[in-house]
Amino acid sequence: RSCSGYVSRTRYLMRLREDDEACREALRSGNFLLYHKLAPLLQKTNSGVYKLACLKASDLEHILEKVGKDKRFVNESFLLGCTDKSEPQFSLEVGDLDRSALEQECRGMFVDLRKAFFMITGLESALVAKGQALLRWHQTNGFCSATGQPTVRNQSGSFRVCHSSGVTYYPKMAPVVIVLVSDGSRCLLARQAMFPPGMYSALSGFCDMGESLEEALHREVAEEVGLEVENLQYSGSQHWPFPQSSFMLACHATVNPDKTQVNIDTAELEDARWFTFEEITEALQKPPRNPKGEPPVFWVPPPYAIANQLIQEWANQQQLSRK
Ligand SMILES: NC(=O)C1=CN([C@@H]2O[C@H](COP(=O)(O)OP(=O)(O)OC[C@H]3O[C@@H](n4cnc5c(N)ncnc54)[C@H](O)[C@@H]3O)[C@@H](O)[C@H]2O)C=CC1
Ligand SMILES: [Mg+2]
Repeated sequence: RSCSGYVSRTRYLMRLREDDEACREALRSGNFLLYHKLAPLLQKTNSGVYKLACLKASDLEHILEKVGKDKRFVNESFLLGCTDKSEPQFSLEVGDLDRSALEQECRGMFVDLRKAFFMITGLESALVAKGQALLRWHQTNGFCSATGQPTVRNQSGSFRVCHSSGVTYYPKMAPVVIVLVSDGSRCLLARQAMFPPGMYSALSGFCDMGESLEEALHREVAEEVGLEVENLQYSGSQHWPFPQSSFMLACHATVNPDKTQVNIDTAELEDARWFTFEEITEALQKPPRNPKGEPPVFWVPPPYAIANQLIQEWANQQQLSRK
């Protein structure tokens, strides 16, 4: 991406976040992601695959008119970002409108976000997750926690303010550490009882108040599997919309190969075990799937989850060291 293009888009978005009038103006040239009770709208393309629906302002107004809603309803959208061509992108919750009438007008369908993730591309999944997260935050922060009075949003939705207490609330994420532990030749994966059958993932946990990334990571591994890790290596981060907004901080870590005996916290985990390079490569080659009703063979989270990135990186590293 060209640097100046990126900087000018960033400055443009900054202005839209801060200037209510400019943001209202931008709604007119915006692209809109629709959600019905937080389920995003997908549309089937000519080639038969689903994509995230991005409606133009004029199309959205037309659709609202068809289902009997005033076009000023568009002002309830929240600013998400902008495309490479500086078209602003917004999310809008249409849960009060008739679902099937909307689906018909938009020639699409509202799909639960977890299911939608299996149907769309990686780039779209980050945007659709952000859109849902922002809607959810606004839906659950309508009142000031100090005074109980209603909070009022700015036009872009980058904050809400209580005029009675003067407190400004900003959208929140909860920091979560996720770590792939290796003993040099195997890696440790675990599953919670609520995971889909057969899926194992890297160890994860919410950061406690006041903790560093490193402290949270050491603590979570000790709590969940009774091991002491070393050689922490940062891999990357990701916003994760489930169950609410988590900010996933992903790392690699190692344990001493003589101290690999796991001692599972059964309240948290159903199982945790060491997987060989061969088992991992096989699991990575399986296509990402929505495994409802399928038999519980071992599989790993799909590419849109940062757990998959960690596992992939570990496998690549192993491959190199085996040559
Ligand atoms: N994107 C990815 O690749 C992955 C994402 N995750 C996400 O990481 C998150 C945390 O993982 P867990 O191992 O379940 O966490 P965890 O090991 O901290 O256990 C969850 C428990 O922590 C407590 N808790 C503390 N602070 C909390 C907060 N702010 N919100 C909710 N619960 C809180 C609750 O009692 C909850 O039952 C989950 O939301 C999960 O969806 C987990 C694995 C992979
Ligand atoms: Mg955990």
